[in-house]
Formats: sequence, structure tokens, C-alpha cells
Amino acid sequence: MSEPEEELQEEQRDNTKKKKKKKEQRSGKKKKKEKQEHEEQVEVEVEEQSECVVLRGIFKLGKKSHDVLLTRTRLTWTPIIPETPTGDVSMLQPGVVLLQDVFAVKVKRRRAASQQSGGPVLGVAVFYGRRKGRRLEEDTLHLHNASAEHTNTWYNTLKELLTGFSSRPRYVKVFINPSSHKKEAVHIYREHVAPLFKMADVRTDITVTERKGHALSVMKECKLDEYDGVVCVGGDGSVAELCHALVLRAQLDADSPVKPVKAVLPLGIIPAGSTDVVSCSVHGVRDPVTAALHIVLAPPPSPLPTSSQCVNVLMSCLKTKSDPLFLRDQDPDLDPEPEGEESWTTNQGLYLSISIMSIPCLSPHAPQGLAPNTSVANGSAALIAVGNTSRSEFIKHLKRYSSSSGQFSFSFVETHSVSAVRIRPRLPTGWSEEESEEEGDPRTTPIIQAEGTAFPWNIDGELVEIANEVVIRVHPRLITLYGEEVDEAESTVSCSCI
Ligand SMILES: Nc1ncnc2c1ncn2[C@@H]1O[C@H](COP(=O)(O)OP(=O)(O)OP(=O)(O)O)[C@@H](O)[C@H]1O
Repeated sequence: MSEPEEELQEEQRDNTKKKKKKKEQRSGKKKKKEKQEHEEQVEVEVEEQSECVVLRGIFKLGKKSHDVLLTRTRLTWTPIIPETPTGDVSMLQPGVVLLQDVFAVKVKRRRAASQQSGGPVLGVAVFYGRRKGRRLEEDTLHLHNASAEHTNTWYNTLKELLTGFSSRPRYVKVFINPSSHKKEAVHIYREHVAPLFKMADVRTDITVTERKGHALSVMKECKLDEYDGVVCVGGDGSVAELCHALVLRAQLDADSPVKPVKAVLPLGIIPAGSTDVVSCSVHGVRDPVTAALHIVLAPPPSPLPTSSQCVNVLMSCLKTKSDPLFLRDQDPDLDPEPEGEESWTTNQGLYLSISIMSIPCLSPHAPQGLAPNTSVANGSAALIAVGNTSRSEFIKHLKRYSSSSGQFSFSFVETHSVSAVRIRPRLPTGWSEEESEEEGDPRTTPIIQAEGTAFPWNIDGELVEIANEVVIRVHPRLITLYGEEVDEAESTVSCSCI
């Protein structure tokens, strides 16, 4: 149903009921006194916040008249007629919407379904994001007042106050990966994101990617200063490509071929992949509406996290050989450059998996994250190295990620907080007689056999051929992400199987 139809029918229903209930009586001295006290209480609350009232007026919310106050930070409304026949003042709680949660305001008009414009004014509709658990949902506050002058004053003032949120994007570059997960990214964007962007007057320039690397090549060429942000609709692979593109573009623009440079545009992530750990780590939930609202609201001041990672958003390596691990302990000053071999710690052994995560990697499967002790912007990474063990023990360790704790309480799991890691594999030919003689011992016999002498690095599901060693380093605060600080994701997984 279109908004005009909905509006018209709503008004017709209201009129019929109004006639039937015309005799409804809600006056009385006691009630008046209580109402007055309550109005004073609301005023005191507002004054306490040192906020002057920008506008004050009478609107109908639903069927009842309300006293509505607008300050620079909030809209507050209180029913003028007590809610209960007894007029119990305790029921007269004011309603509040913070302007930082409001993303659009429109004038409501009565229109026939066929009518495109005009029509008598009905009032103002205020669109905002309402928190429900870890999600943000779209909600609307309908303030009804048939006076065109009154309505326009409120509409213009609200609009002006919203333009004060200067960090909110007005024009964004959107990349949609149509091949992500179940190939639903285009549908997710059209269905859940585009309507919110339209409502919030966020203009878009959309590229539906045709191949791997397409977003990167567009980002290398396009005029960035036209945009206020970049939006990625896809999974973690698409996010990694755009993080790479943003930093590479900044390096090209700054003529800095080696040293990473901070991206000029923030990145918004709409989850459409299979796991979406980056999205979950900044939205707390795998939900396109929550993600879109985080983008249009760009909530100030604190929760605009900066990502600590450069290209290696998530890198987990499944190896079958002996891997010396060179760890660089976390540097509080977040110096991304290695200072010398003396600051490295070297571990050597047989590892089943090595995970290096500079974000907590929350997901519905692991609500507290694969790296629970890492936050989005703290500049360190968690190294979790799983030593060789039996298949059943390895699975037991993995299954514990779905519960709250205990995943690291295994003798074969080691964890470190690091700023850089160097992984150097050893070829099967490098095994000495001595090292391989204890066949059958779970500590020395790989449970997965290596194929040939190439380096089949499995990096977050992608097979990558890199000779010798891989170096992973945290480059702090290079990319600003739309979202908020999240410590636990919503768990939507009911079974504990892998
Ligand atoms: N049109 C396309 N066809 C094939 N691959 C594409 C296309 N567009 C982008 N890609 C590449 O697809 C890769 C994987 O995409 P993405 O991460 O979005 O999906 P996913 O693998 O299903 O999700 P997840 O990473 O959460 O498992 C990315 O590396 C991206 O560069």
C-alpha cells in the first residue's frame, strides 16, 4: 500500500471513530493538576539537559492530543489528556526520540491513490531507527496537525536540525557483488537498503560487479571527491577487496607506493555473504536494515569505529607442515613498521591452523567472536595457532566457539596478541628422519596430508600460491567503518553442529 493510500484510509477510520466517541469525557480538576505537574516535570527534564526548546506545539499522535517539544537533540511528547480514566499521572510517561536516530522527515498530505502531488496537509512524519535487541529497525512517528503553517514550521526546523549531522553521507558509491553467497545481494540491496537510502535522501552511484577485481579497478579510476562514502553489498571477500581498494587508492593519490595511507572515504558494509564476520563485528548482527541505518545515521560522536586492518581483514591459514611462527608482540604505540629481529618471538612446530584477526570476527556461529579479546579499533591482532592434534580434539576446539568460553582451553591451542606475524612454511622434503620417525603420534603426524611441494596456502578459503613466507602486519586506523562498537553478535544458529 502506498503512503498516500495508507494516509487517506487512516484518516477515514479516524473520522468515523471520532463521531462515535464524541462524548468521551476526560476532564476534572485532579487530572488537570496532575497534567500540569507532569508538563512541569517534562520541562524540568529538558532544562536539566541545558537544552532550550526550539519548538513547542500540539499534535495528535494516534487519536490523542500531545504536547510536543523539540530541542536541538530530541523530540519529546506527552499526552494532554490522561491515558487512563483515573488519570494516573504515573502513566503519563513522555515519549522521546533522539534526533541522532532520526534519518528523515516528511510532510504528510491527504491524497487519493491516483494523486501524485498536492492535497491538504495532515502533519509531519518523523522516520527514525529504533533499537530492538542488537538490531536497528525503522520506525515512524506521526505528528498530526492540519495547519499547513504549523506543519511547515516543524518540517523546516526538523530538516535544518538534521542537516547539522554533517558526518551523514549524502552521496555514496555502492558496489554490489551479485555472486555473493546465495546470489541475493542485488535483491537484498533493492529490498532493504535502497528504500532507506531514498527516504534519507542519500544519492547512490551503483556498480554491480562483474568479476573479481572489478570493484578495485573502478575504485582506482573514479572521482572520489564526489562521494561521502563507499558501500559494499557482499560477503567478507568483497569487503576485503574494497578495503584493499580504498587503501591502495589513498596510496596512489599520495604517491606512497609502500607505506599504507588512510582511506579518504568511510566504508559501509551491507551483509550478503555466507558468514559476514566484518559486518557482524561492526553491526552486531547480520541484518541489512541495521547496516543501512548505521550508514544513513552515521551515529556521532563515539561509535564511529576505525578499522585496524589493511588488506588482511581475516587471514586464516590451514597448513600441514612445520611452520615457524615469528610473532611481534603488541606495540602500544602501534608502530606498523618492524624495528628489527630482536623484537620478534619465534615459535616452531606443526600447526593445523593459524588465524590472525585484527577484528573480533563475530558471527551468528561464534557470537563472542573468533578473537574475543580483540576490538575493532585497538590496533592489535589476535594470533590463534592450533597445533597438531587428533581430528576429534580439533573439532571439539572449533565447536566451543559457538558457546561462550573454553575454546582456548586446550594444550594444543596457543593465543597471542600481536602487531605482526611472519609465517614460514617448511617443505615436506625439509623433514628430517628424526622429526618424522614418530609416525602415528598426533603431535607430529599431520592429520591432513600436504599435496606436492607447492604452497597451497588456504587463506580464508582461497587457495593462494605464495612462495616462502607470509607476513601479516596490522596497519591501524586506515579505514573508517560505519557502525558501532560491538562486543557480542546476535546468535541465530540453533544447532551446534559444524
Ligand atoms: N560478478 C562476480 N563474479 C564472481 N566473483 C565476484 C564477482 N564480483 C565480485 N566477485 C568476487 O567474489 C569474491 C567473494 O565474494 P563475497 O565475499 O562477497 O561472497 P562469499 O564468498 O559468498 O561470502 P563470504 O566471504 O562471507 O563467504 C570476492 O573476492 C569478490 O572480489
